[in-house]
Amino acid sequence: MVEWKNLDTLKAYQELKDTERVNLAEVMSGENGAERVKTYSVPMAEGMVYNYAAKAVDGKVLEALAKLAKEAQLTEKFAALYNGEVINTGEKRLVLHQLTRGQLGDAVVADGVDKRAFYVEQQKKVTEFANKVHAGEITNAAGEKFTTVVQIGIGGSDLGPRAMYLALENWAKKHDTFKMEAKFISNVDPDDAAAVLASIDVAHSLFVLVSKSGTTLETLTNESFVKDALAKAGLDASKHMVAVTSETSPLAKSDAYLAAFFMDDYIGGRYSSTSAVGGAVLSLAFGPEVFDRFLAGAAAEDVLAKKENLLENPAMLDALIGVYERNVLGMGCTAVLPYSQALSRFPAHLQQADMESNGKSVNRFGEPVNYVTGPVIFGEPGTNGQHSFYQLLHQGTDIVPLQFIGFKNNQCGVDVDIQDSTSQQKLCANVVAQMVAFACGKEDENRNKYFAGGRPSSIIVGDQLTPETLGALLSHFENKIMFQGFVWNLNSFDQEGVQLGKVLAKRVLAHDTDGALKAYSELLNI
Ligand SMILES: O=P(O)(O)OC[C@H]1O[C@H](O)[C@H](O)[C@@H](O)[C@@H]1O
Repeated sequence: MVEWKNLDTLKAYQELKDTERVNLAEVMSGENGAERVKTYSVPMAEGMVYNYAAKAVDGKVLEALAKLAKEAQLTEKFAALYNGEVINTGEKRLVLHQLTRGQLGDAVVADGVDKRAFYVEQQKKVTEFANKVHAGEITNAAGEKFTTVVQIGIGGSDLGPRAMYLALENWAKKHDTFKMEAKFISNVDPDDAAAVLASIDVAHSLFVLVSKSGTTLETLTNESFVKDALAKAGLDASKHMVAVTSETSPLAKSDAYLAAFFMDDYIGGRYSSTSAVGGAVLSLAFGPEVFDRFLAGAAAEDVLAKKENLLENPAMLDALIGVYERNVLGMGCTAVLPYSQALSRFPAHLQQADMESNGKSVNRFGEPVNYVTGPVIFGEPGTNGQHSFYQLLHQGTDIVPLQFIGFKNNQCGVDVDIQDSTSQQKLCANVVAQMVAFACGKEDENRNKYFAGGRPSSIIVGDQLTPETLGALLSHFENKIMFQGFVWNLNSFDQEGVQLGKVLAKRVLAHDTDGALKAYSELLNI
């Protein structure tokens, strides 16, 4: 039996707070630093590693973190989750996104259905549909092939799939598996849909309407926007649109779509990239085999998250170091910095995944907690970020823990040698330089040029960003967020904090306003 306890009631948390702080600049200098880089490393799936040499931890801190992981029963709680307990207490739901890519424990039967079999069946339906589209068996009314896929969705029905698409676009082109260009419409700003529609040939476009609830205002508005454009072009919208939703949503039984693929209430939107939500657009864009390889990478990483030994479980270790930084060292933000242009939207996806999951002030029983929880997440790909906000990261008054991601090889296989190094080497040299600069700093008599160092970072390193490594990367962060939620005793799987704004927006549109709501409405001419 697992016991759900607040962090500040755990003995190991007290011990962690009493553990001597590590002087990062000192331990990372000289041969000691070299030794840490070689040893403070955990294998991930698909040949990747999680390296935490530049984190402010040592043997004693790691020991305290291992005790905390044990006392917080992280392994047992993960098992409870994948074996189908009601982990989402707020909404009284199971949490099953890992089942979209593998069976980690017992069969989970809910609503009379084996859930793993259900997700596999949905992906099989997506596969058959995508194969028919690629083969020209499902076409537009004129019998011509669809060339473009446009996803309409927002939040979890946009960010993950979009980030994954961008991550694999160049890889698929290089490996001759690029089938259809994908575009995304998410914002209710009419300029978003208008710009996408202006950039495509609607007659050869297939629209994937994605909404788990089937009630999201932005998505339904954009659906109408697109249907309007199709009608104006003399096209039958029902021959150009598929839906991805939950079986209980208002969209599920509509005949307004060519096909419908299902996820369910046990998969949170922000955890839905490996369900039909990501499956439809990614299978259409790159072929179902590529999506299968992405799932295989995620499944392999999920298996590592079951490991009890903290030092062999990269997601759990990353999570606990994050808790140490947040709750003991008092750091409030985390930057995600992929040195990979293909991961340009990955930080945006993690913003939702992390901040919507762990941005909570009450525990899983609805009681206020007396400690800080989820950090603010932001990020941009390197080296671009270096030329914008790294100034604050190096010399600002706040210390921001950094999560670097880097690959030894690029995806396109095109490079040049300029001034004795390739662009890929320059990219990798920069991430190496940054990590050491952040950790070790630099003495200077001129305080303006002085770097204190002691700014912690970790790095995930892979050979190349492929479908498998991308899947593993996604799983790593999903599981990290889950473990942190367990430590903080939160329900990481609901998002009540987004409701109030929606309710007030409806009132504004209905002109049912007073006070500041009315005054702001006038300011914006609504
Ligand atoms: O997929 P949908 O039901 O349309 O939801 C789309 C998004 O909107 C909501 O407001 C939630 O904050 C997100 O978690 C969700 O991913």
